[in-house]
Amino acid sequence: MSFRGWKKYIEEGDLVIVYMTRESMTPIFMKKGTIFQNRFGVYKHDEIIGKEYGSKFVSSNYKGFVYLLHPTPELWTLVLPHRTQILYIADISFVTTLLDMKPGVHVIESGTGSGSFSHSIARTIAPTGRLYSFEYHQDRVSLAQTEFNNHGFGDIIKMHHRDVCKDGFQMKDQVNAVFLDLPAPWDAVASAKEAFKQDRTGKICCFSPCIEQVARSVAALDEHGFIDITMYECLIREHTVAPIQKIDFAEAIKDARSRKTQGLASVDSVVKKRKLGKDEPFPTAEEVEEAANLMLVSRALGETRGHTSYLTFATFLPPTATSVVVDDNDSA
Ligand SMILES: C[S@@+](CC[C@H](N)C(=O)[O-])C[C@H]1O[C@@H](n2cnc3c(N)ncnc32)[C@H](O)[C@@H]1O
Repeated sequence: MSFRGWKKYIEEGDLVIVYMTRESMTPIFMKKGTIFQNRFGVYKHDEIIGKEYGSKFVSSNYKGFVYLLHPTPELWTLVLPHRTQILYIADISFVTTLLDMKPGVHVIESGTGSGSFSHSIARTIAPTGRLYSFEYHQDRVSLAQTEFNNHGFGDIIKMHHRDVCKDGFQMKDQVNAVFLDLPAPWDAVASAKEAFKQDRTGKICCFSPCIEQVARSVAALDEHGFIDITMYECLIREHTVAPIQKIDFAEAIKDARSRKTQGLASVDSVVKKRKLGKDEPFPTAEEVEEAANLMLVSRALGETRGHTSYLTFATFLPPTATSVVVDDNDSA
């Protein structure tokens, strides 16, 4: 089963993301003779095998249904077994963009944790890029390695079992980008600097929940000659769709004034007094909408919650670039 491509039909051994609601999804490997059960009914793997990915599947007692989704890194982030805190898609997509990830890019990440970030990055840099993933917890290394192999990323992600703050990455002149999700990222900055390809610019990001950690990372990045050091916080702002009444205020005021000077009742009281005639049909939803002059607008919720971490980005400049002297008199 690969997260990298798409297949149409579910086969034995495949991973299916079983979708019940937006808040309730579960990853299941298809195995003949097995069932999946929730409070609405029983779903037999034997009957799921052969169905199309994306299809709706009804339980044996016809009381419930689920959707059978193809795995993607985005869905995996929502259903994966948590062995650590993980990165979610808002931060992952922001980091992917600002670290200039694309096919062919070579990246370091540490730590691997639960592999949430790794899945998205591996898909983005495939087929020729490489993700060198460093983790010092032995069990997390083994579990991540198994998952990466099972999910079709075995050739893209190279796992390393190492304490990078003590022993460094031990890589020279190899990568375009570095992502550090560690308690003490500043201890890995010097080694990260050596790992960058030395003939071009590179990008680094440190992901830290506390502002004190940000301050230490900024100091380390500055000390090692990184430039463009910038910190962001990535928050999701939810919007709802709501109907509002269209009002042309200028027209409404003009109309109200003219009604007053003519000694007429206000528009409001005229509208309130209006009743349906005896045989007049009840207005349709469209007519009500039209009469009420409604339009749908997007409204942001008042509060924006969801702090996970601060993202500190910086640029690595190749040594040759830092030694270039710019002559102010040179107009070119
Ligand atoms: C928050 S988790 C990373 C989560 C990961 N980014 C994800 O999205 O699933 C941090 C990981 O860093 C590992 N770690 C902490 N210090 C380390 C070090 N010095 N060297 C290598 N790994 C380290 C921890 O064992 C932990 O698994």
